[in-house]
Amino acid sequence: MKRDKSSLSLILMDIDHFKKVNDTYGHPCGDCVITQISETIENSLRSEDVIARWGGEEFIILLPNTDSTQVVILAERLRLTIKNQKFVCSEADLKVTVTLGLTTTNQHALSLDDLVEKADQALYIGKENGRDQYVIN
Ligand SMILES: Nc1nc2c(ncn2[C@@H]2O[C@H](COP(=O)(O)OP(=O)(O)OP(=O)(O)O)[C@@H](O)[C@H]2O)c(=O)[nH]1
Repeated sequence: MKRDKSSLSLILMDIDHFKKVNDTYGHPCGDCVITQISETIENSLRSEDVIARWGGEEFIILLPNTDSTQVVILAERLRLTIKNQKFVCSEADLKVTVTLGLTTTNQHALSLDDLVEKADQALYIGKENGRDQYVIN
């Protein structure tokens, strides 16, 4: 995909109902899911993209040179890949979904704090609207 050099996008991704995974299968199983999701994200993105754990079961993904059209394509691809993934852990094989909050700035007009706040608002709306979706703000 050709990248738009003037844009920067950010995704906050949160695993849905993750407390239930821990409560049902135990914390080590939750850790196993988090590790596999990290690998899925890394395999889905480019080397210039920055991925980090954000809080407990959230991930932050910073996408340089990525506009709103492109971030939506990436987010939907991530959502579907994770939704279709079977997480094989020693306690059980399980499925999870994720909700993603997206935001984009042109010419780096917004600070990182502003971008995180906007993505967090989008994530909150996605959770309120039933999870397993992306929302762009
Ligand atoms: N196994 C494991 N669990 C974690 C880690 N960090 C946070 N958690 C758990 O993640 C869960 C987050 O729960 P909540 O914030 O209630 O959210 P949720 O159950 O995912 O529900 P929604 O986000 O509303 O869909 C808690 O049970 C935390 O203990 C971690 O590193 N490993």
